[in-house]
Amino acid sequence: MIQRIAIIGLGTMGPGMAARLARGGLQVAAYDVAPVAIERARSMLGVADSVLDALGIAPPQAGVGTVRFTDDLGDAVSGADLIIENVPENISVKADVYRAIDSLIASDTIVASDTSGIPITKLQEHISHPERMVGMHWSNPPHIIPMIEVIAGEKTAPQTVTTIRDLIRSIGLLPVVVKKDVPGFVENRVLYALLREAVDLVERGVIDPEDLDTCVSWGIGYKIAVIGPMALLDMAGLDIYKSVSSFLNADLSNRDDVAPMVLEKTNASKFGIKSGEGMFSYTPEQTKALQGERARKLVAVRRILEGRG
Ligand SMILES: NC(=O)c1ccc[n+]([C@@H]2O[C@H](COP(=O)([O-])OP(=O)(O)OC[C@H]3O[C@@H](n4cnc5c(N)ncnc54)[C@H](O)[C@@H]3O)[C@@H](O)[C@H]2O)c1
Ligand SMILES: Cc1ncc(CO)c(C(=O)O)c1O
Repeated sequence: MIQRIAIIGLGTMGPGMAARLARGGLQVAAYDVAPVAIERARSMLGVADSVLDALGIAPPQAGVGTVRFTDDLGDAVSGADLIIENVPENISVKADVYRAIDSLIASDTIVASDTSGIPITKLQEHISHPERMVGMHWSNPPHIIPMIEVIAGEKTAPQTVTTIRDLIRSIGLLPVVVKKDVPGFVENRVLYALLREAVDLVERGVIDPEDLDTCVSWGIGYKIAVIGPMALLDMAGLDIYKSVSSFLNADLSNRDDVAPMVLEKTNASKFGIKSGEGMFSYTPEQTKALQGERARKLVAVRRILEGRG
């Protein structure tokens, strides 16, 4: 049974994951190579906890778990039943972490990666017990979004998948087991299909960025939270989908490289909220207000969707 979890990497995703797992009654050790990331994560726990309160997520009867921060990798993974690797999306950075923990952990300790889309089969090449490695792909913000993809690589033992799926369920989250280890898994394949078309439409001047967001959020997004794509096909009618897709599919963006607009911005260090400018501009005050407003709205929508409005 999983009780002790180590999170390696406390950037965008780590702090919310730590807070959510502790709320599920688990004992979390949180580690990062960067002291500044540890301090930032520590300061974010309270905010995440108040969002979990607003969501009405109660700890189990045995009580709430704990989050302890450490700057020592050996200390973080010592005695852990599960390690969640959450470092940047780069195979060699992730492989360094697997090599570093290999001799520090028991052969049956599960090592999960929060990779956004690197096939688990590739990551398994860098660990001595590949049968205990699994993909555990959270969605951002991880303390609010309940769905987590679980992905087996070619060498993952079925029991490893079952253990992680059951753990996710046991703390009230929603596991989705992906049946094939395809790049991007399912969530990001769907999201990146949408983002490729959205960027292309803005880049070609078909629509302004603000209007693109209004169109997608109020036209598609709002609806799809209630009626998933497969159900939507039935609602629209497969005959309609057949007619429209017969001419539209051929006209959709099929670019297989990164769009020039994205390269231009990233080359100028315009990464979005984290750098103050991306598709839009953000002052620190606006960022703080936006994050609060988004958390409030996501909490409200989730409560309604769960029938707890
Ligand atoms: N950002 C998202 O929306 C999102 C969503 C789901 C999954 N993911 C995936 O989660 C992983 C982490 O993403 P993120 O956005 O939190 O990244 P991030 O860049 O915000 O944070 C990564 C953290 O890892 C730390 N780090 C780097 N090397 C390390 C090492 N050797 N040991 C310990 N810590 C180390 C960095 O100091 C940093 O704090 C990636 O694989 C990413 O693709 C990201
Ligand atoms: C753009 C983008 N890319 C990856 C992920 C998750 O892997 C997300 C997300 O969770 O929101 C994302 O927005």
